[in-house]
Amino acid sequence: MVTHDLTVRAPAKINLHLGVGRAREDGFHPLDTVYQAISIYDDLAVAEAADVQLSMRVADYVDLAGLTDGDDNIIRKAVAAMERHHGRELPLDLVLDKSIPLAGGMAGGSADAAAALVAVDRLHDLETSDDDLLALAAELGSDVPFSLVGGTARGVGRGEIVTPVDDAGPWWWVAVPSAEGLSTPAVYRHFDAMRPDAPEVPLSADLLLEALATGEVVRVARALHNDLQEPAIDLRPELGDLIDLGESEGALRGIVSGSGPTVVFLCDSADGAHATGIGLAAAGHRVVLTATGPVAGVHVVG
Ligand SMILES: C[C@@](CO)(OP(=O)(O)O)[C@H](O)COP(=O)(O)OP(=O)(O)OC[C@H]1O[C@@H](n2ccc(N)nc2=O)[C@H](O)[C@@H]1O
Ligand SMILES: Nc1ncnc2c1ncn2[C@@H]1O[C@H](COP(=O)(O)OP(=O)(O)O)[C@@H](O)[C@H]1O
Repeated sequence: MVTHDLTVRAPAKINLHLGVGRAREDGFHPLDTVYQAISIYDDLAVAEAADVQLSMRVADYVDLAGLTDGDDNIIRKAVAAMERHHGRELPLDLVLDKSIPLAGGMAGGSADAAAALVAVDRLHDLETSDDDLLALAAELGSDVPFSLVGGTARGVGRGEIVTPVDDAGPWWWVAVPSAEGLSTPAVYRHFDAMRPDAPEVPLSADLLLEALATGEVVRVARALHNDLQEPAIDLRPELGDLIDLGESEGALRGIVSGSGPTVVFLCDSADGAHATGIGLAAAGHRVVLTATGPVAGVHVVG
C-alpha cells in the first residue's frame, strides 16, 4: 500500500456576481465575476512513485459518469503541464477524495487541477514561482487561477485574471447539487441563443463588491447576480422551483452557482443555514450541503 506524503486541499467556488458579455473572437465570453471559495473540498493525497498514477474515491452524491482516471482527467493534464514547464518527468501517485459535485458549476475540476499543480510542486521541491503557477493554471482553464488564490476575488478577462477583494464575511451558504451535471459550454451556448443582444462589456460587479465590504448580509443577498442563471433554468426548469423553495424555507436569496446546476442559498446565520437545510431536506432534496465562505485557496493540509 502506498503511504501518502502530502495532502493538498482544494475548495469549491461559487460566483456571487457573474456578468457575461458577448462572445469574443476566440469563443470565450468576457466576464466580470466575483468568485468566493467555500468550505466544500476535494483532497488530493500524493506520494512518490515510479510513474504517474491516479485513483479516485468519491462522496456518494458525486455522479462520476463520464469521468475516468485516464488522460482526460484534468489532474493528469495539470501534471503534464508541470512536466513540460520543468522539462522533466515528475512521477507521483495521486489519490483524489472528491466531495465537490461534478459538472455542478462549483469548479471541482479546476480545484483538482490547481491542487495537482501545488502537489507536484511540493512533492518534487520544484519551487515554481507563483506567477508561473498562475500562468499554468490559466492554460488549464479559466477558473483554475482562482482555485489557487481562493478567498473572495474579482475575475475578469475570461475569468482567469484574478484580484483579491475586500470581504467583510464570513457568510453562510446552503448548496443543493443536482443528480446530473450541466455542461459549461452548453450553458454558454444557450446564453448566446437567448441573449443575442448581450453587451460587449459584461455587467459590472461593483454593486456586489460594495455590498461585500459593508458586511450587511441583506445587501449582499440583494446584489447577487448571475447572467448564466436564465439559460441554466431554461435548460433545467426545476432549478427555478428549487430557488423558490429555499427562499420559502428561510434563505435570504437563492442563485444558480456559475453555469449550474448547483443552487446556492445565502442565509443570515449558521442557524438560518441549518434551518433552510432541514426544510430543503424535508421537501425531498437528498443532498443538502452547508458551507461558509470565504475560505483559503488550494493549500497543504498534511
Ligand atoms: C461558468 C464558470 C463561471 O465561473 O464556472 P463553472 O460554472 O464552469 O464552474 C466559468 O466561466 C467556467 O470556467 P472553466 O470551467 O474553467 O472553463 P474553461 O475550461 O476555461 O472553458 C470551458 C468552456 O466554457 C466556455 N467558456 C468558459 C469561460 C468563458 N469566460 N467563456 C466561455 O465561453 C467555452 O465554451 C469553453 O470552451
Ligand atoms: N478531476 C476532475 N474533476 C471534475 N471534472 C473533471 C475532472 N477532470 C476532468 N473533468 C471534466 O470537466 C468537466 C467539468 O467539471 P467540473 O469542474 O466538475 O464542473 P463545472 O465546470 O461545472 O464547475 C466534467 O464534466 C469532466 O468531464
